[in-house]
Amino acid sequence: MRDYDILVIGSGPGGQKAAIAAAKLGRRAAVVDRADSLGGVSLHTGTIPSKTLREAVLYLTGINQRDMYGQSYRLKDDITIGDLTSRTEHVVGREVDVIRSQLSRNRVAHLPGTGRFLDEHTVAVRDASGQDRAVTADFVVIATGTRPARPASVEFDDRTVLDSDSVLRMERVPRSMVIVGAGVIGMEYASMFAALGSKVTVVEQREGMLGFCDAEVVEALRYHLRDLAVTFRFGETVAAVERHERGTLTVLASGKKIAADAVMYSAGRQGLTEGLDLEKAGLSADGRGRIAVDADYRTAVPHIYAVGDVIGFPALAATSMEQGRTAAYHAFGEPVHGLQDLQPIGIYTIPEISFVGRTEDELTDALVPFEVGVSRYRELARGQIIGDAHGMLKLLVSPGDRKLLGVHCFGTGATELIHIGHAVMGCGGTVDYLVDAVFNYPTLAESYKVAALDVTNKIRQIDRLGD
Ligand SMILES: Cc1cc2nc3c(=O)[nH]c(=O)nc-3n(C[C@H](O)[C@H](O)[C@H](O)COP(=O)(O)OP(=O)(O)OC[C@H]3O[C@@H](n4cnc5c(N)ncnc54)[C@H](O)[C@@H]3O)c2cc1C
Ligand SMILES: NC(=O)c1ccc[n+]([C@@H]2O[C@H](COP(=O)([O-])OP(=O)(O)OC[C@H]3O[C@@H](n4cnc5c(N)ncnc54)[C@H](O)[C@@H]3O)[C@@H](O)[C@H]2O)c1
Repeated sequence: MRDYDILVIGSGPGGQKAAIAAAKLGRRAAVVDRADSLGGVSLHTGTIPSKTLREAVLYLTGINQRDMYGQSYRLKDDITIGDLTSRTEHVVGREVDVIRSQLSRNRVAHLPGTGRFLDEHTVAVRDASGQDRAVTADFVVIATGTRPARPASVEFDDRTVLDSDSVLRMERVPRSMVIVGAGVIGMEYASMFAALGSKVTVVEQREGMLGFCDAEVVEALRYHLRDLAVTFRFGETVAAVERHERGTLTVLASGKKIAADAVMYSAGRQGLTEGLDLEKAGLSADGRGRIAVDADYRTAVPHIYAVGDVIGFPALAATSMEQGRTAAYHAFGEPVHGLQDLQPIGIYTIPEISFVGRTEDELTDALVPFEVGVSRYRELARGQIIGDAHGMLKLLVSPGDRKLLGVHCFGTGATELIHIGHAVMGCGGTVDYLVDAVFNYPTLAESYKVAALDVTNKIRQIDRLGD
């Protein structure tokens, strides 16, 4: 008999849920990770610290109150790194406790250390003192995640030339900052530093940012960030980053030079597979360290699964958790529905963005007719009360069967609000449900009713002309 029914390598969202799902099925489960990494990238350098930092920034800068109290409103004038990180440390500490307790009450063993394969059923766990212990299991789940990709040409000192890990250990709020890469990480940090008053320049090799989002929403975000003095350099690449005594100089391939206190790279991530000795289990990874899996998260070796960021897109904590649960259920023959096609996206820029379903551009390219209904927060009583004049919700509706094709939200609470549309879409509901439903008043959720009335008014008008 092997030591465990299932052994999970990595304790991020994917690994945790795989282990707990197996334990709930009565299986003997263990998770391997370094003691100081319990909770994964998500808890220590990714989702949780960045979202906590954002909350601290919103509170201390008072940026969301300025429409109400004037542009100079601030809760604290000289915001220090200590003001920001104390909140992060508090939340991370509490969350580590929660995870530890969830694992132990479900009788999931935590094996502290790093794992590597000895063969396809055996993993060597090396503890902090360098001691190896061989552990065997019927099933293995690889959930080792990613680390920030660092171009070899750039010398990172983690003080002035940073990535999204070391940015959390900065010594002071920079007066100016260059952000390389306008992906989700880059734009979330650009928003935070701009709100803190840093002069931010974003350099992105593509011609725009967040191309998978609604174009109108991205335009609105760009407008807001420009208002906070963010400069965008799209279609540009970084040729070199120089470190000088009094700051950094980012040299672009076009010849431009940008002086700043600090530079942060957020230009993609690399799968953490190099230390796993995958070949001993008959596996391999691609050039970006990612492992290929089938629809059930099985690798080329059927009893070894891989979940989370290490398998690539969509690389979210939200989806990693579901992949972990699904993989464990599949391993032990528990019926599982698989991940739904309808996945929400939440981007914690300032203001935040969230959507579910398709964009106007995608529908147009696919020749799918749609009508648009919009609600603006400034026309909602709740929008006026909280002082959010720019927020909006947009519904894309099929004029034929009146089903929702996409929901796009920008502004306060977008990442929460989206789940109303998500639920309606997931249950196959039509826009008429939103027209007929009574919403609490005054709420931002009322925006669904306003947008639903807007779109149904337009559809009626078209139908009447057609008649
Ligand atoms: C700055 C930032 C912000 C983000 N914000 C969001 C967000 O708002 N919402 C969202 O849904 N997602 C967000 N993400 C993405 C999210 O953090 C990841 O999708 C998620 O952490 C991936 O989970 P995972 O299960 O793959 O494991 P990870 O969280 O990547 O953790 C992997 C763990 O495996 C361990 N490990 C690696 N190798 C070994 C080994 N050989 N032996 C033992 N252990 C090993 C590591 O120590 C680590 O603890 C963000 C990411 C970043 C970087
Ligand atoms: N709210 C969220 O859900 C959330 C938040 C943060 C991160 N994440 C996830 O983390 C993952 C990684 O995010 P990311 O932003 O690092 O990666 P990314 O790959 O999404 O974006 C990197 C960006 O950098 C650009 N780039 C790459 N090299 C460049 C160069 N040399 N010069 C200029 N631009 C360059 C790319 O064109 C791209 O737009 C993503 O999968 C993301 O979904 C999710």
